Amino acid sequence: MTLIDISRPLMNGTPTWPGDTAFNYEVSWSKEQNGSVNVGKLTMSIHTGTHVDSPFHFDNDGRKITDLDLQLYIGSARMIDVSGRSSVGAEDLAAFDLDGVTRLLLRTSSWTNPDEFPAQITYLRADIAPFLQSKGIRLIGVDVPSVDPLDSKELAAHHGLHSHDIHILEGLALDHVAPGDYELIALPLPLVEADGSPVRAVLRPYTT
Ligand SMILES: N[C@@H](CC(=O)c1ccccc1NC=O)C(=O)O
Ligand SMILES: [Zn+2]
Ligand SMILES: [Zn+2]
Repeated sequence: MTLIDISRPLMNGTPTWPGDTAFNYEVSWSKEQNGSVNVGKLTMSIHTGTHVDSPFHFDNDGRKITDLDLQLYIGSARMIDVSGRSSVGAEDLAAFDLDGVTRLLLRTSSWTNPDEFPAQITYLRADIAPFLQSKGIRLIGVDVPSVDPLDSKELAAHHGLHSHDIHILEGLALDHVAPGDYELIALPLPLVEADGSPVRAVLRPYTT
């Protein structure tokens, strides 16, 4: 059984949002100290690497991560290449066949150096949300840290997607994947009260 890992590695030095909590993993209680086991300690922002947002991230009254339907994060997904654009809206997607698609992954290839937080990314325009909803899409995944421009404070794409009942998966690694149909598995952790969760995202090719 082949699995394609589309998660970004989490390690000390992993890029994070400017001003946000740095990622840190360390053995805080070692085998030498306790005579038995190494015990790790993790500090990170939830919006590091490959992660899902819950609506509470951008709406104080929004649902938390454990309120979301897990079914959204597992099942058929289509990956399409939309690279070479500064933004992606309904017009850019019109040429693609999206019939029957529930989960759509967009490869923008705009996060060019994975070792650094990007200065600029391909973002989603607000008109994408009603368009995706009209196609029956419930989850959108991107290969960048945000669906909005990095300097956006109003977060039009986040709010628009949320109000059209479309869930957000960010920070995927898609450069090594061929566009097409796969089974996506990207389950959030049961972080009660949280504004999102890191995920291990994988694609399973359909074998015929
Ligand atoms: N909306 C982005 C995160 C984001 O905007 C952000 C994450 C951490 C620290 C600051 C952030 N935005 C600040 O304006 C995301 O969903 O990952
Ligand atoms: Zn996020
Ligand atoms: Zn987000």
